[in-house]
Amino acid sequence: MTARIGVVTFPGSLDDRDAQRAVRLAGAEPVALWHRDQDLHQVDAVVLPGGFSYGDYLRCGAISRFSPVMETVIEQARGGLPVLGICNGFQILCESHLLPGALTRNDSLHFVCRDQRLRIENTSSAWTNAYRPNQEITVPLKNGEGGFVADERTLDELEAEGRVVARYLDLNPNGSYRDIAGISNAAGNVVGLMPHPEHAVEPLTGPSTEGLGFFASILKQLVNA
Ligand SMILES: NC(=O)CC[C@H](N)C(=O)O
Repeated sequence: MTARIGVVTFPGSLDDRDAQRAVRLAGAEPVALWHRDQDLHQVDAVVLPGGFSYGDYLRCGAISRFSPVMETVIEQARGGLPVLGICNGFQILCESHLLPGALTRNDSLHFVCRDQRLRIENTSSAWTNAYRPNQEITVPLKNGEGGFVADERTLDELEAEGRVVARYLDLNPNGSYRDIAGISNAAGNVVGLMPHPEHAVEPLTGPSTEGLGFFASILKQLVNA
């Protein structure tokens, strides 16, 4: 049976269509989920896409966290539902307390848009198991509030438990503590990532097809479950 992966659209979401496309290219069926709908339509996993949900008012992700769809996502993620938050989705996951820490204004105080090299450091999460350990990939990055911050104890805990999923290489684009580009929860079903793997899935548009691994991983995970 084809895996069904929900992609949530909030008012102001930008990358929902690209996320759906990446899901399809990986071999799963994308299911469009709407922010006002509490029903997840029995999807096997959920992607919270990038963008400017609710216009980034208050703080990025601060309002989306209270949307009806997130009530169900939060409850089911605590029960093991795989959830990937990309950029604005990562911000929503931190605001929801499904992931620790927060995403703050880039240290440059400018919006940053570039192709970014990363190292995938945790290949046991639901969303990264198709990568080789320490595989280096290049995917686009574009954000204004991408600086990952947390207290020292939380950072040490994330490192000790192998929950730093991806780290920036070459250049830290936003001042993230310890060059952190993505993290997972303790169970490994919830992953937040600041760069955009869904924009690196086809040779025609580049910069690589190395983002596809996140979507291939969840398929692998669901098939083996
Ligand atoms: N690409 C994105 O999802 C951007 C997220 C958010 N609006 C920011 O600027 O940080």
